Amino acid sequence: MSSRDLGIVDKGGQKNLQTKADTAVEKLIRASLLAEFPQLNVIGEEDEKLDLTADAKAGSDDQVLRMACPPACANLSQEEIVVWVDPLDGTAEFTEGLLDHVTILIGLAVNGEAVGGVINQPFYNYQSGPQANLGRTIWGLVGLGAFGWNRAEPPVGRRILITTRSHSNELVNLCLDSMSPTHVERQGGAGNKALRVIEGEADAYVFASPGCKKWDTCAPEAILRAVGGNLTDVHGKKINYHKDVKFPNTGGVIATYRDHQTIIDLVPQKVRDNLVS
Ligand SMILES: Nc1ncnc2c1ncn2[C@@H]1O[C@H](COP(=O)(O)OS(=O)(=O)O)[C@@H](OP(=O)(O)O)[C@H]1O
Ligand SMILES: [Mg+2]
Ligand SMILES: [Mg+2]
Ligand SMILES: [Mg+2]
Repeated sequence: MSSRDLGIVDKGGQKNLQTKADTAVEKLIRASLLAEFPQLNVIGEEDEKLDLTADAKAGSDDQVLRMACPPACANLSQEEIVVWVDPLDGTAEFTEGLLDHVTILIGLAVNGEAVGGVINQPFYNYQSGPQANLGRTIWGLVGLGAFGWNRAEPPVGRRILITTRSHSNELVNLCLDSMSPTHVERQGGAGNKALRVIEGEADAYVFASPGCKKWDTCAPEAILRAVGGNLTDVHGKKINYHKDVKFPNTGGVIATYRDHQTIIDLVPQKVRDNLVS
């Protein structure tokens, strides 16, 4: 960002961009994970275009390691874990300078279920001036909880829906209109939108389109589940994160902190007919 040369590449389709940041971050995450856990299945958004021979090593976090590992995550072999990496979520917004929409997502799946997640917001606080502490990390494990977030309880009766700003279409809008929102907020990034729901700025993240991928939802879903929320497709069906699944979330995405079924019940028939799980 400070070099003022993002190296934007159009991957084709609707606002489907890549920058030097996407590839650099993915290389770093992949290399540091595989240096420590060579048998891990790591699937990243930018895999196809990458020379995968980067060299990196991550440190470990004492605060994290002091916590008790939930039984479902203990005694796993590396091969049983699939790590879904979105090195930059909200790339379109990154290129437009909407830096608070940008996150880095690392999701852990076991037996096809999202169980662990990291959402890093590299530009958190950037509007507070050069002295501000830039960036934050939210992480969670189902059965343990999630850390690094703050929730402001919304007023009763409010229904703020948050959705895409760069990948909208007729079906996306029809679904939102059918839910009698008190307000529709349009922002970039699946990680960003899930965080807004967790922290109480929005009541549901609703995206009735097959455009969002497994690396967009694995980390947010795990963190939501860790705090008692939910993320499913528009039919209310769980998303499958096995290593050999197709990448798109063909059934769309709905995420809530509470009252998930209430939102699912408002999905109109035309949306159900057009989005197959
Ligand atoms: N139609 C379509 N084509 C290609 N990619 C798509 C599409 N819809 C959503 N996405 C990807 O989903 C990520 C979040 O995008 P959005 O904020 O626009 O939408 S949403 O979160 O899915 O509501 C974002 O991920 P990143 O590529 O990591 O930025 C989008 O690229
Ligand atoms: Mg992308
Ligand atoms: Mg993404
Ligand atoms: Mg991305």
